[in-house]
Amino acid sequence: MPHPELSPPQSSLPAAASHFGAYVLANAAARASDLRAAAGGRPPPAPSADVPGPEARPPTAGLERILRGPSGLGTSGLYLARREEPEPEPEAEAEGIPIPGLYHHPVPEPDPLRVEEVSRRIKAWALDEVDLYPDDWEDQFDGFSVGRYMVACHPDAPTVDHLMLATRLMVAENAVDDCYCEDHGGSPVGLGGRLLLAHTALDALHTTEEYQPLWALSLQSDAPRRAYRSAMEYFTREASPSQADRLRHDMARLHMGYLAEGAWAQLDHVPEVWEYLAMRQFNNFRPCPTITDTVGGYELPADLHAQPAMQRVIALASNATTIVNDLYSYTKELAGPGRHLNLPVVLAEREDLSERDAYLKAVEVHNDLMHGFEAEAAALAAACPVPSVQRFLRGVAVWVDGNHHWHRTNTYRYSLPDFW
Ligand SMILES: CC(C)=CCC/C(C)=C(\C)COP(=O)(O)OP(=O)(O)O
Ligand SMILES: [Mg+2]
Repeated sequence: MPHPELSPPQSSLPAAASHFGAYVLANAAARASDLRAAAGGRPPPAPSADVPGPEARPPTAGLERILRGPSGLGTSGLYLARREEPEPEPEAEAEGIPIPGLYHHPVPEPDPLRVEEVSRRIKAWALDEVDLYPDDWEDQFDGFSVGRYMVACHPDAPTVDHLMLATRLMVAENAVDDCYCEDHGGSPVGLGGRLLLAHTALDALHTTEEYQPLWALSLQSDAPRRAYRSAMEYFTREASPSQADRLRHDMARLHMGYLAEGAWAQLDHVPEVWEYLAMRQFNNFRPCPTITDTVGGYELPADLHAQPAMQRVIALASNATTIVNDLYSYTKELAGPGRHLNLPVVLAEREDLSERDAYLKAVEVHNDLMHGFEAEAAALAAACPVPSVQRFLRGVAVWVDGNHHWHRTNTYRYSLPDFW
């Protein structure tokens, strides 16, 4: 509902913001001030502070700090305006080399104390709370290095508890992909039914007394569902209703992408390049960067998240992160059974290119997506001087950089082709 005292197109925001839904922005500001008034003028309660990182500050530290954004190691990639400056490759002991010619922003090694604590807690969750994997998958679980991944992607998380929200979801999402779709027993056959039932672990069934308990029991019946249910339960305790619904929507998008990929695999069909890119926009990392505000302990209001300019930024960023996966996982997927679609494979087939030329063209596609993301994000940041928008845009940008860092350094999982 629009705020009753406001009607478009009035706005108290600077004129530059007027083309970015000034009415919506003013409404969001009014609602935030209503909420503060309802809370007796007090700021929202601080999240529990366990193992705070160097950049963690209480949320009362003020608007100026929020606009300034996080500081310290690993946060320079958050600043859209500074992203043209060359940054040194980290000297740390990180393994792996970047793909030659890939446009990216190096980040330093993530905080080792946080990595250790997240890694310890996620393993305990996987083993003790959701019984995620049999003993002989332990090496693969450890080799995935999800703690390092999530600490790199969320340097502004105020506590390890916040990091755990993202880490559980990341593990659960990969469990569904591996066990339902890919190499841990997955198959396109019957995938739709499995995915829909797993989706109810995120988006609950509301039905009659007779059938409700059967559904509740089903959520315990396999590792992917146990993981989704538990990860979502933790998430909804911290997230606002609209942040939780944003995640449900993004997960529905993801599942639709899995279905298209599965259908094409079943038919041994190679889509056109643009069709592949459309599928990969859904079978995509998007649900990970879009929780950056929940993990950061603040909220991008739903109306601002829904703005077309923000949606475009999110899609471009998420598409770049996903093509990064196509490039780093290329040799792994080539070595697997059957044909695994990724952008170089589709380019080679559809544009009649050599494997090398197709790979190099995929690097260009990635770079164009990255430049598009950065240009659109910078324009939006300039047009919309709202603290939560600015911080969210920085959060997405650093997720992009952390994701690249994890792919580059995860030599347990990925290796580069010999094209240079
Ligand atoms: C974490 C999350 C939302 C994952 C969604 C889909 C997914 C697993 C990817 C985008 C990664 O792609 P892919 O399935 O190709 O993964 P690997 O190459 O096997 O690492
Ligand atoms: Mg891949």
